Amino acid sequence: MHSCMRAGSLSVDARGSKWGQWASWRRVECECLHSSRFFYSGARSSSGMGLQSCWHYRLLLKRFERTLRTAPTHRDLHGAVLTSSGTMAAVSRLSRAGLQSLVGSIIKHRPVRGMGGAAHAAMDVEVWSLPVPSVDDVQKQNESRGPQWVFLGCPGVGKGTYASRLSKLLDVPHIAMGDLVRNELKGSSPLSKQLLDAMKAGKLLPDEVIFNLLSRRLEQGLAAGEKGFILDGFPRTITQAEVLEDVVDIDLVVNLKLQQDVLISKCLGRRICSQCGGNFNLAKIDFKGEDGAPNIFMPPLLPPPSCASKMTVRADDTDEVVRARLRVYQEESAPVEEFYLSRVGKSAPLPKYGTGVRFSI
Ligand SMILES: Nc1ncnc2c1ncn2[C@@H]1O[C@H](COP(=O)(O)OP(=O)(O)O)[C@@H](O)[C@H]1O
Repeated sequence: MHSCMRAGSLSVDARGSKWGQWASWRRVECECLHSSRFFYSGARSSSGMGLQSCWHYRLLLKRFERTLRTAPTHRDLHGAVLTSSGTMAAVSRLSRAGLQSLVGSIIKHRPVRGMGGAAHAAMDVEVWSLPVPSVDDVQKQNESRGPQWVFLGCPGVGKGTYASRLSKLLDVPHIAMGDLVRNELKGSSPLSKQLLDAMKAGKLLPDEVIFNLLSRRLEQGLAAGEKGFILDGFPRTITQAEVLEDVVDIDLVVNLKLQQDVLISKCLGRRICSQCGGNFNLAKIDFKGEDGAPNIFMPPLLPPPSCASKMTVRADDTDEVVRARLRVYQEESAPVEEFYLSRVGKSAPLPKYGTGVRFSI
């Protein structure tokens, strides 16, 4: 246990990056668990555990902690687990020490302006961060580890569009979880098929699958010298948010909101070019606001002539599945908004209209 604790205080990895640093921490934790033979049995490479195994481990640990919290006989269970060597206690000390909590307050809501789109929409945007990064802050972060931002919001709200535009402006990778999933599920294995069916039905995929894909993508980015990220479509569950919080500092959370009928129209109007992968939208949104809601006008985002004959529709962009995805969002992902609000000292989400930023895009 002591050697674990000493090893756990390692703070700098050969690569010297935040991810490398984190990987060192987690490697130690994983080894502790591995040696105690509790529930981790991931393969180890000669250089130690990869991020993938570490994400996996975090997930297992979270579930385990939750079981301890909820099981009626949790004291006995805890005792039984700890009797072998007290490893679990060491792990949880290490884990606490490694926690990077995102503590902040809503300082101000800033309009995101002039990103080149054609639409004029009234959209609520909440930006949660401490401190709200100035351009100088972002530049400094870019020189070190890069900005680490998260985009939240319902299907169809435009996370992908704005995240990808911002990623170009900030020169950080835009990591869209949905794209990673779609790329991965092109195979024809029984597992791919099962996951694809779940996705087509509008369900969320298991956390293990998501963590594997994300950690693999982050590792590739690290190897390629990428700095920072804008995560779009992750986290979508409280467990994902908790695990993310355990392993990185998130600088900024942007929460985009639109009313449900607009979201449905936007999802149904979505088209993708089968050749270049470009995203377009045929929907013309022109909604008169009622009960204090703003008018919303978004002209279609039409494809260029070269793409026009190659438009495809995502299998999960049908009326029925979009409604199912919105329900899943309310059940599984809306609590993530609360999670981040609690980190910035607010107990309830901002009202639907009125206090968020209205901006023209
Ligand atoms: N973080 C995640 N957790 C679980 N499943 C996910 C996650 N991100 C994406 N998916 C799966 O991929 C599908 C497509 O994701 P995405 O393209 O982001 O869709 P949306 O337009 O609904 O935001 C989701 O419906 C879900 O099945």
